[in-house]
Amino acid sequence: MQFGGATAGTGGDGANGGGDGGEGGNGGKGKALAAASGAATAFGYSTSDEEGKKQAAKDDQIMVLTKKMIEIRNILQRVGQTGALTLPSIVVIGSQSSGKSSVLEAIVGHEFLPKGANMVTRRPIELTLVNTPEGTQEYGEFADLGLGKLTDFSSIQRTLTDLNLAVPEEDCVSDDPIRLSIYSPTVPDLSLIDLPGYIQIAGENQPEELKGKIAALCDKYIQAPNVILAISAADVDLANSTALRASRRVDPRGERTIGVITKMDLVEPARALAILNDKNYPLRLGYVGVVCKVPQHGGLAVFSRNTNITSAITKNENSYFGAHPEFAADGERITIGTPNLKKKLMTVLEQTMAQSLQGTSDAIHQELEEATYEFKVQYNDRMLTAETYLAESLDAFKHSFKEFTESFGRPQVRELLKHELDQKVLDLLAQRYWNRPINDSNRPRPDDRALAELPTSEADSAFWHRKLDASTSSLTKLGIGRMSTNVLATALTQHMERLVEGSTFKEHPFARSAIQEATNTILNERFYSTADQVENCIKPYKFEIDVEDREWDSSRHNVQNLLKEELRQCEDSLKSLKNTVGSKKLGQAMTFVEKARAEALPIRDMHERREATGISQALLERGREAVFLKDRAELIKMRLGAVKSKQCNNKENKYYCPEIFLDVVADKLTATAVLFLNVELLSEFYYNFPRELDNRLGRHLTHDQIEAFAREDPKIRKHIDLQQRKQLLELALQKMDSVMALENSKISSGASELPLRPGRSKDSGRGRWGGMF
Ligand SMILES: Nc1nc2c(ncn2[C@@H]2O[C@H](COP(=O)(O)OP(=O)(O)OP(=O)(O)O)[C@@H](O)[C@H]2O)c(=O)[nH]1
Repeated sequence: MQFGGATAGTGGDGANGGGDGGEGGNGGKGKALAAASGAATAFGYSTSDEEGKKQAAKDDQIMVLTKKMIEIRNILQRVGQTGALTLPSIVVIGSQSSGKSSVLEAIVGHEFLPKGANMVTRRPIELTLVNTPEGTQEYGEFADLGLGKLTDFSSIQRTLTDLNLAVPEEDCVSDDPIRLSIYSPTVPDLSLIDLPGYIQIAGENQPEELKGKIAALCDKYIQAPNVILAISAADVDLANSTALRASRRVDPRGERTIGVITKMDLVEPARALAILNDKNYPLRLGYVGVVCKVPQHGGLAVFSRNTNITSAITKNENSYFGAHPEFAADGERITIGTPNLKKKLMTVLEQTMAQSLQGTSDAIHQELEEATYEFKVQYNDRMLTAETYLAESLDAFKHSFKEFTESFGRPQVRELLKHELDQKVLDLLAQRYWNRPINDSNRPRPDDRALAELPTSEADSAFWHRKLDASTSSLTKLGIGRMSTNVLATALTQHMERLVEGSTFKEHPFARSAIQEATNTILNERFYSTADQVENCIKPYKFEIDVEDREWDSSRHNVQNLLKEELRQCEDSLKSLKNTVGSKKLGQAMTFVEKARAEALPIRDMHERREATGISQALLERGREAVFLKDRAELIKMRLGAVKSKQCNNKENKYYCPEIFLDVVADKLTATAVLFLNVELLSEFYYNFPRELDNRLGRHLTHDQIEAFAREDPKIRKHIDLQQRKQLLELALQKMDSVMALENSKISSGASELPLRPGRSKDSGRGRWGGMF
């Protein structure tokens, strides 16, 4: 019987797995101690204390290749795996309840796998065990979840359960792997893949095709160069083992399969021995018998999740095998016990890794060549980091902001605000002087006549005085403070949006919102005080407005342009109405409306007449609109004439020329408002914006935030990805070269039996696994 692993060439029959890798054979020691049932050192090493355990794990570290290869594999995983870059793993397959989880947990020393009747393993679990010889803590890390170090194994178990159960019931399995690494001073360096257990028939709530889906998923993983750990329970006939059947299909010569027989304690020792000596499917790497049950106490586990269960399992196993002399009697021919299984796994993985060294190195070389070529062609070898990209983008944006501040100052704000007030003046004129609502075409308005009579009215007419005074009051009490602040704030917001659109930040939602927030923060902070200041400063105009000749002349000129523009718009609208409806039809409708209005026809009669003349309701509406525009155009022409007339040459005649007077008021309001808007809002914004921007997009960002920012732009993401891919491949190759140099030196010094390529072994006649087991 072999309790510890045998060194290379210690025999084994090569057919029934009698050989075992690892430490020197200590069968005799085992035999002697097996008699003393439950002896602590019976199966290879002391299990009495923590130190002993760690020492044993350190001893296991005679092989560094796997560790280094796991490091390389982690680098390659960051590159984004392609088939060629995948390094070998040990794949665990077996029927449901065959004991897969128990074996894995015995290797790890903790209960951490999902448990439950409801098919809880639904995704492959890629488990990397990392030996940390000097480490004091045991912990797990999920590569893709960013949960950090999980020292509580029940929380690892919960996370695994949640991730598995997140696969929808109707799919039941998914081939998207969960990547988990466990770091501990007591685990060997291994990379294992746990898969959903094979089922015979789908359960009540499970899809019919589930059996086939699980088999297909397992088939994907059990391909070469992976090592297969085929788990079968001793209490089930080996001929019915789904794991061994699957294994045989892909590995007919039994070269890369380890048979694990669990639940050895559930059958008679003689039967258990017969299973281990099975000749039906001979495995070069052999069969290992284990008892992986965690000791229970009164039906309850006596260990908390965070207690390392390695010693408990080993003790339990030792006491079982020790109590049955049949196992000892079988001598060198069988391998039993979890510690031996661990060693075998390490040795086999190490060997497989060594076999794949050259192939992996060639694959990395090829990938690197491609990445280097692409980097040269696409980016001319220009290095780009997320940090430099952000810094450059920020500088460029600040530069364009500076240019904007130079082009948008007081004169521009003045123009903006005056335009807004011009519209208010036109609205007031329309409301109070030009009044003829579009939907009231029946009755002529008294005001229509009055406006035509304005130039000839009495100079002290109370009617016209009241009209202008009320209009002026409406204008000054419009809420100029809020209105003007709003106009400027809106303009600034729009300009900032335009700047973003013209910058690299255009492709970055994170930066866009940072700029928007910076803008809003300053504008919101200043809004109310600016509005109040402006309102206070225009207050005097609410009571008295003195007009100078110069102001009157300028406004007289300005108003003519304003009225001409208004007239143009009226005429354009009328023209486009004619084009859409047709001149003739529109003319008919207009004549109808004008006639009805002249006759002051009641609405009911008008509808009757409309129907009789065949004019539709829609056409009538168009007719009304056209009559309104025609009237408005005539009115404006009349007022243009008045403004140009001698009467409006003089500011003393302001009641005859409301358009000019209101423009003077609008001008004064604009000038005063701009003065304060400039001090209170514009200058403040220009001063604070770059600082607010730095707060949001500058030094305070973490590396991850900057990386996430840069990756928002697909072009930049591609550039950074390719560059990182190239760098990671270079790093992997560098590590690979040092591993290969180490292996070659071992070979040349005779310290290693591991050939770099099949056939390069010292004794190639021993075959692929020659001398190892
Ligand atoms: N007596 C005994 N029971 C064992 C042994 N190994 C596992 N068991 C028990 O067998 C049952 C199934 O074991 P698991 O390790 O959960 O089996 P599994 O293959 O992972 O099961 P699924 O996850 O359902 O596919 C559990 O109740 C274990 O306690 C053993 O060596 N001896």
